[in-house]
Amino acid sequence: MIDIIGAGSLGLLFAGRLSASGTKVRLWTRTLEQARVIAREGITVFDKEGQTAVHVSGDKLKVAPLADWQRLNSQAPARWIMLMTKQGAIEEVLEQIQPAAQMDRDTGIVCLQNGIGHIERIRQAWPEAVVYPAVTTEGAKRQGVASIVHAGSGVTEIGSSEEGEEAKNNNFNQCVLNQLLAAGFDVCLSKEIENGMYRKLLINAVINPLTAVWRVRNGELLSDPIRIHMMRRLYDEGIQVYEAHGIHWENAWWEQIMNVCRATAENHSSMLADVLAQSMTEVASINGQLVQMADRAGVTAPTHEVLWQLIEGMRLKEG
Ligand SMILES: NC(=O)C1=CN([C@@H]2O[C@H](COP(=O)(O)OP(=O)(O)OC[C@H]3O[C@@H](n4cnc5c(N)ncnc54)[C@H](OP(=O)(O)O)[C@@H]3O)[C@@H](O)[C@H]2O)C=CC1
Ligand SMILES: CC(C)(CO)C(=O)C(=O)O
Repeated sequence: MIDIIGAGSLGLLFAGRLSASGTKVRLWTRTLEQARVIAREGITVFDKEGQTAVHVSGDKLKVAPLADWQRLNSQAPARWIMLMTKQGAIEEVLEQIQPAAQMDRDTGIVCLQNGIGHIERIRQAWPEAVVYPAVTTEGAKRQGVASIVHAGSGVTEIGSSEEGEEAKNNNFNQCVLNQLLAAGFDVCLSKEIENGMYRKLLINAVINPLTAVWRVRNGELLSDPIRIHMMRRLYDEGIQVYEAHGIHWENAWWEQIMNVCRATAENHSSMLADVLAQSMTEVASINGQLVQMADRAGVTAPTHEVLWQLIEGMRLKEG
């Protein structure tokens, strides 16, 4: 069984496809209302043309609000957890599940958040669990309480555990990796997940805040030399921070960022979507983390800092 915490865009995508391919899934929502709707209606995954790609009925999976974790987890302890909330919810999730975590060396937690900082926080809270950082280029967008649009298929890289932990890796492959592959996800294990996370961090740190400030789709960033100039400025500051920390980077990353804009040209970035919904964004875990890394290394990242503050200020509702 795989426990998925967070029934948003990614959580519904993974829960829906894993359940449809026969994996037992226990899905944890924030609210009782959402759990009830999913139990009644099941999960529907639409493709980008609006056709139903996957539908699982509610009786095929277990679904409960995370507030019930203590009670239900004591009856059937979670063994493999996929954490699919945003960065901003992690503290709350840790509080809700920690008292009954019953974490031992066998519990694995796969974390798919954009940004950085969360892995250290979770390891600190659950030193006994094995935390698997992951990076995904899947594109999922919430449509309703129990449905999402799978806007683009991507690749999911999951950090493998330490060398010499063969038994643990075999177990992970059998219980998680193979189930994800059977559900049709393009997943691989990576020994360089940190590098993958820093690459993704830079992609998000360049694209997301600019789309959020200018209120443009990802592709529109490439339509004006001034926009490209600002992207390059954010990129160069980010690279300077990575160099100061001795983090490996590649020249090809700039072209990759442009390619992400082309490949997701019609999409609203997640940060723009959050700003439009007046929700909390992940800017603190993306640009904010880069600024803090710059501070620690004695360099500056002024454009990231300004955008971080501008976007933090946007979520305050007016009036
Ligand atoms: N969507 C995508 O395509 C991609 C997303 N990511 C990353 O994945 C992470 C999740 O993104 P995404 O799925 O889009 O985000 P969503 O906001 O769509 O989903 C997050 C879900 O977490 C739920 N949640 C919040 N707090 C709790 C809690 N205490 N207990 C249980 N559930 C909770 C929310 O519930 P509620 O709605 O009730 O508030 C929501 O359903 C982010 O870090 C994002 O950057 C990475 C790559 C692609
Ligand atoms: C890659 C990108 C920018 C795609 O929209 C993304 O991950 C996001 O919106 O958070």
